[in-house]
Amino acid sequence: MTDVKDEAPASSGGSPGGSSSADGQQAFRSGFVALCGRPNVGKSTLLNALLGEELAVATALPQTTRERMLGIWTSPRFQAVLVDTPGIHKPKSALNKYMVEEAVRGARDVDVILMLAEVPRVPRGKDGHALIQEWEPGPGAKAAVELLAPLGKPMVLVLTKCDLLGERDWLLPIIQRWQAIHAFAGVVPVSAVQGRGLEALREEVEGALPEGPAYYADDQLSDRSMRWHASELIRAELFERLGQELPYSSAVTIREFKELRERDRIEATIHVERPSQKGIVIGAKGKSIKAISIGARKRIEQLTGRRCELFLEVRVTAKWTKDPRKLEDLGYRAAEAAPELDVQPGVLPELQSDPEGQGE
Ligand SMILES: Nc1nc2c(ncn2[C@@H]2O[C@H](COP(=O)(O)OP(=O)(O)OP(=O)(O)O)[C@@H](O)[C@H]2O)c(=O)[nH]1
Repeated sequence: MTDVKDEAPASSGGSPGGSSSADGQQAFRSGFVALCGRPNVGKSTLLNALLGEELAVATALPQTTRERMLGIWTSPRFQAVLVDTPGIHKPKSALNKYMVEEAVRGARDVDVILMLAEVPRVPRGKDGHALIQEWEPGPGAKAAVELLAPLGKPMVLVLTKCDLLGERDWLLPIIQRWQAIHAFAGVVPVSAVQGRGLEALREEVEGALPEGPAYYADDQLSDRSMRWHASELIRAELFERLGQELPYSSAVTIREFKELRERDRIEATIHVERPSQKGIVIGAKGKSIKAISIGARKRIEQLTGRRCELFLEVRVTAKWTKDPRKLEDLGYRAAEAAPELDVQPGVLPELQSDPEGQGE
């Protein structure tokens, strides 16, 4: 079985800030940090905010993160290898089972788990009065905590989207309700879109990491190739433009990625499940595919800092989300071939049935 630490290269042999404390300076720290939680709680947006780049696909649709990715966050005092995981939900298809297994695999060998949960929409009484005392974490969020707790890692609760919180003094009762279901090692309220709470989170993460040298070079931002990021950015554009129409039945593969002297040349295929979906992606007179291509190209250029030529084709790959062999063909390791979940029996079936991830 491989885990995130096995996949990391051996130490780069030093740290940007120096790992020695012999001179009285604080020792360098390094380690692995999993970002876990229900679909759509803001894991990818937070990872991008911490790293200052669009590395993880973040969209308004739940379950856009399909595979684990390592984001490498290096500061003069520490290196935190961030493991972005798919949202934890009750899986129905082979793809969804694969995604939940990816989430748990991503968290099993880290130094600290950041358990992300959105600030709640607090119910109001007939007179419009907020019923904050009656709120408690939903069954789906509780199940996610129950799934992760047996891994025995310190868990920090990160309350996301705090810009959407009605009143600041609701925070305390919200935190108390969460602490009642699990003894979190810390609680940090953040707003990734406003950049709030990130410094407090940085301190929490740094404090949780053991002393040790960096795993990756200090200018490396992710463990994935540009080829992989390119396919993710095309998928992000596709989801953002057409998400409501074909959210879970599209995938992107790269047929060719050539780094030429002046520019990158990328040929990619968008896979859908049905001919009708192919029509949606292409759009009337090719308008939709053209807009997707322009948007995706801009995202890729933003990340690489180089010019890019992007050629997209659309192909019908019937029932790919349901067939483990086809998943593998499209780059998602088949669920059957993946290691078994190391969680207590019976936990998964108790997860809330939440179609494709909405709500708690
Ligand atoms: N208002 C507000 N919205 C946010 C914040 N962070 C994320 N969002 C929005 O929440 C939605 C989901 O964000 P993602 O980062 O894709 O969430 P995720 O947990 O990675 O989602 P999955 O990969 O689908 O599990 C997007 O529409 C984001 O723009 C925040 O701090 N404030």
